[in-house]
Formats: sequence, C-alpha cells, structure tokens
Amino acid sequence: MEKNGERVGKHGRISSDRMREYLQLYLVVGSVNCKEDPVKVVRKALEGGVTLVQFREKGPGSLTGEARLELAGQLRALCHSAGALFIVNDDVELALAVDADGVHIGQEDEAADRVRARIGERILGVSAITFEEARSAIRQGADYLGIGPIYPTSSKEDARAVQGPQVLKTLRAQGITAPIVGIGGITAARAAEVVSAGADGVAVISAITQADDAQSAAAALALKVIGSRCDRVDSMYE
Ligand SMILES: Cc1ncc(COP(=O)(O)OP(=O)(O)O)c(N)n1
Ligand SMILES: Cc1ncsc1CCOP(=O)(O)O
Ligand SMILES: [Mg+2]
Repeated sequence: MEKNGERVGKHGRISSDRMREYLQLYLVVGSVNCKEDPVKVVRKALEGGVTLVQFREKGPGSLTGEARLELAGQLRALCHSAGALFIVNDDVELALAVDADGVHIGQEDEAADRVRARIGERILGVSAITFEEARSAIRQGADYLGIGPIYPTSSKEDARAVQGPQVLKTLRAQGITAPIVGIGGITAARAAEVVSAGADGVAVISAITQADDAQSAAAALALKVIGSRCDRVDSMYE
C-alpha cells in the first residue's frame, strides 16, 4: 500500500514503529463471520478507524476458488483506498495472487522462515504465546506477533487456552520488544486493559462483525486503544 509515497514491502521490511501504528485496530474477518455482505462490513469498519484487515476465510461454509479470490481482491482494494493494510491468514499463495501486504500464520501452519522466504519483504505476522515461540518467530522473520486468546472466544473452535492480559506483561518483562497485537474475546470494554498490559493494538472478529453498526463499534475500539496508548506514553514521563 501507499503511505507517504512508499509501498509496504517494496522498499525493505516495514519498521517496527510503522508496524505498531498499523496494529492499533486490527480486524480479522471472513465471510462466515459477517451478518451482512463482508464488503459492507469491512467498508464500515474502515470508516470507523480499522488500521489493518486480515482476510481469514476458513471454516464450514467459507468461500473457495474464484469467489474467495474475488472477495480477497475487493477487500484489498477497499483497505488500500482507506490507507489500511491488507493481510491474508494462512494462505501464502492467495496473498501473492492478490498482492497482499502480508501473511499471518500460527504455530500449526507453514514454518515462519519458509513463509518469510516466499513472501520477500511483505509483512509476516506469527501467533505466539510463550517466550520461546515469540523469540523463534522473530528470529525467523516475523514483523509482529499475535498473542492470544487473551479472553474466552467463540470465534475460533481450536483456540489455545485463555491466557489473560498477564501473558502480555510476561512477554514484555521477558524482553520481547517486537510489535504485538492482542487477540481473543476483546471488546471496547477490555481494549484498554490489553494495551496497558503491553500490546500495541487489539485484533477482533466479533466485536466488529457481530455489532449492529460496524462503524461505531470500530470507532469505540479505536478510541479506547488510542486513549490507552497515550496514557502509556504519558506514564513514561512521570
Ligand atoms: C492477529 C492474529 N493472531 C492470531 C491468530 C491465530 O492464528 P492461528 O493460530 O494460525 O489460527 P487461525 O487464525 O489460522 O485459525 C490470527 N489469525 N491473527
Ligand atoms: C483468530 C483467533 N486467534 C486467537 S483467538 C481468535 C478469534 C478472535 O475472535 P473474537 O475477537 O471474536 O474473540
Ligand atoms: Mg493459522
């Protein structure tokens, strides 16, 4: 995407500072998560302040083939016209086919170093919980870490054990300085706690896709994240 005339991934790896900015309000979305047309949901969410969209088209009833490719292309175009990043979950081939800004993978997916080799300088996000997973992901070329589930979630059947915000404090205390987004059961009421614990932003599915109004749901989350990032900076000068 273009930001100050610079396309992510075409001029070297994204810096950690820019990555942290884009992680502030991270929407994970697939057609099965949406009560209405996913294009409409994502458009409203971007209007509300979403900074990064992950296309996670998986599970029963999800789109395949041409329909999947077409939706990915539409969402990528929407994100870029709003100044947001577009990342594909799990599927490196799809990410390359639609010229996405990056890929997100977990501990059960293709190895991070292999994905890094396939995607060049595009963004690589890796899910982690433990210090070893986090350190190994960074060594293998991750640009950010997705940490969770922080709270109970009904959006991922095979989610790992609920970690609580403490996992973020622990990783930071152990010296993990990489950009981090918290995920799993995060709502506007919980967003500040996640950022205060050490995340640079919050990733959500249901808090936006299941809301009656995706734009105001995104705006409420954005407000909480920005507020608590400011509080964190203020406390550094106290
Ligand atoms: C931002 C973010 N963090 C974690 C995940 C989970 O990834 P993974 O463990 O690979 O599970 P699936 O999403 O592939 O089912 C994520 N998608 N995004
Ligand atoms: C993809 C994923 N990875 C860990 S929890 C989760 C689901 C998050 O969804 P929700 O925000 O609805 O809890
Ligand atoms: Mg995965």
